[in-house]
Amino acid sequence: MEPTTALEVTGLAKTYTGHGRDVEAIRDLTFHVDRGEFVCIVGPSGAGKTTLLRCVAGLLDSSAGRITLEGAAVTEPPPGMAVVFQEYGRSLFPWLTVRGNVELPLKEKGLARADRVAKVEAALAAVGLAENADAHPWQLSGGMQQRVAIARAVAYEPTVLLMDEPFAAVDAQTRADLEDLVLGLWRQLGVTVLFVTHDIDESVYLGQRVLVLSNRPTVVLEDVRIDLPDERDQLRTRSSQRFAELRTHVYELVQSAKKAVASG
Ligand SMILES: Nc1ncnc2c1ncn2[C@@H]1O[C@H](COP(=O)(O)OP(=O)(O)OP(=O)(O)O)[C@@H](O)[C@H]1O
Repeated sequence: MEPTTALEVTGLAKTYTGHGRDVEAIRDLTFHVDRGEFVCIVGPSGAGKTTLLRCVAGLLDSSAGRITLEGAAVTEPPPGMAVVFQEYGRSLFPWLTVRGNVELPLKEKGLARADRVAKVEAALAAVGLAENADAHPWQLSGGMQQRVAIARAVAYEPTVLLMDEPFAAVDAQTRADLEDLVLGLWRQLGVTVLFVTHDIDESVYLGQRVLVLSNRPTVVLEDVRIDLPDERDQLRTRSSQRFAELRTHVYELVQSAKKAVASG
C-alpha cells in the first residue's frame, strides 16, 4: 500500500442472503482513496452504492474482499470515521437539542467538557447554526437539520467522512449551499471524503474523482478524474466547457451502465 492511501477496497463482494433468494449486490469492487481526496460515487439505482458505503463504514459484513483504512482492516465502525446519511430526520435524536446532538459522539469519544463545548461551538459556527444551538431538530427546516448532521460529523474531527446522498431530500437552493459548505469544510480540514450521490452534476461539481459503478452485480466501470480547479463556484464551474464535457462523459457512462445486461 502506498503511504498516501487512506482507504483501500480490494475485491469487495456482497451478496444478501435469506428469505429464499440471494441478491448479489456487489460483485467485485476495487479502488483506493488517497488521504485528503474527495471521491464521489455514482451509478444506477440499486447498483449497491449504499451497500458499499455501509461495508466501508464497518456497519455491514462483506461476503468477500478486503477493506482497509490507514492499513488496518475494517471489521467494525472504525474510530476516525464519520457518516452522514440522507435521512437526517432519522439520524438526529429528537429529544436532544442541536448542541446535544453534536456533542454526543464527543462524549462517546471521551473528550473533557471544555473541549467538547469548544468543538461543538466551532462546528455549529462553521455550518451557520450558532444561533440555533438550543433548538430541537424538529424545530428546524430539512436543510438546517442536515447542517446539524454535518456539524456533528465535523466536530468529531474524522479522518474519513462518508456521505450517502446527504442532500437528496433538500431543495435545490439549499443543496447548492450545502455542497459549498462541504467543499469549504473539506478544504479547511483536509479530511478524506467518500460521497455517494445519484446526481451526476453534483458528483462532477464536488469530486476530484468520480467512480462510476455498473449495474448490479456491481463493478467499477470507470474512475473518472475531474480535472477542474479545486476552487469550485456554482456559477462559473458549472457553466465551464470542461464541466459540460465531464458531466456528459459521466452521464453517458451511467446510461450505458443502466442499459447493460450484467454478464456472468
Ligand atoms: N438488507 C437487504 N437485504 C436484501 N437485499 C438488499 C438489502 N439491502 C439492499 N439490498 C439489495 O441490494 C441491491 C443494492 O442496494 P443499495 O441500496 O446498496 O443500492 P443503491 O445503489 O444505494 O440504490 P439507490 O441509488 O436506489 O439508493 C438492491 O438490489 C437492493 O434491493
